[in-house]
Amino acid sequence: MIELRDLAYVRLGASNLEDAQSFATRSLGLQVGEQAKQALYLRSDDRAHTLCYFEGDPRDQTVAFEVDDADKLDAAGAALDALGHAVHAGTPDECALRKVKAFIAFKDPTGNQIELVVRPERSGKRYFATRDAGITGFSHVGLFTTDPVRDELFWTQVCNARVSDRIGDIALMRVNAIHHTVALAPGRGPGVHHINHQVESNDDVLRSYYHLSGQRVPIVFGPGRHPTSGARFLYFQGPDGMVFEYSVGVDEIEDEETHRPRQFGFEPSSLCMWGAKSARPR
Ligand SMILES: O=C(O)c1cccc(O)c1O
Ligand SMILES: [Fe+2]
Repeated sequence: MIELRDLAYVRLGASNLEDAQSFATRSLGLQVGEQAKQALYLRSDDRAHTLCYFEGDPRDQTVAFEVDDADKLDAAGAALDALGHAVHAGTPDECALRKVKAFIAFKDPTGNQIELVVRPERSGKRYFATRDAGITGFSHVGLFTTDPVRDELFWTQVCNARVSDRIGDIALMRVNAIHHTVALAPGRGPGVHHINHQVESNDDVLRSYYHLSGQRVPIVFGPGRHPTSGARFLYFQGPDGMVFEYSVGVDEIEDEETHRPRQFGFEPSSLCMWGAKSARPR
């Protein structure tokens, strides 16, 4: 069993790094941790980075999870290899680019690029962004799946994810007490469906709604409230069409042993209990 402890970072190819920087700092509210030649490292919490934009194909998207230590990383590599996944061990240069001690890269059954990392770098400086979005941290990602049943088995049997709730065939899965860290959304191919940051309060969600609207950032869903996690949310579109979400008040699963996933119907009221409708093209 591969024990995922937390998300580490997302790496996104950017068709225009300047646009990505402008969005991340002026709209999303991240802090530039480091500006390299062809890459931009962005902070949302006490880590050195949780999002990296690099000059490249926007379809080149990777999600990374932290595992405990080098032994667990080796065991994960062996387990994935035995299941027929091509596993690449990060070279020293690639580790330096990711600010981690070691990592492996592989694809999930849909073809999503996943990395497992050990010892992601932290910073002694606290996260402080020039745009005050109220971000308290990087919290979850949605991944597309071309086969929800198969992929749920991969994340829950090969890895340690547990399903907290389902909306139609969308599985919301946790790797710790937080309601979900990975969501699997049915789609036509691999890719990141959305990237979530938690914010401090309801006020932050609504302030961002007006702030982003004023900047002509496309709002794709919300403000609203998810009946599943209980979180108040706002989804909006960033560079190259990537969807970002702010949310506040996501539930924690209190009893790991007794929690049973709830099944919600695939209908608008399962995604927003206030009646917001998604404007996201399907
Ligand atoms: O928070 C949730 O419950 C949730 C539900 C559906 C889709 C999402 O992105 C969510 O974050
Ligand atoms: Fe979400």
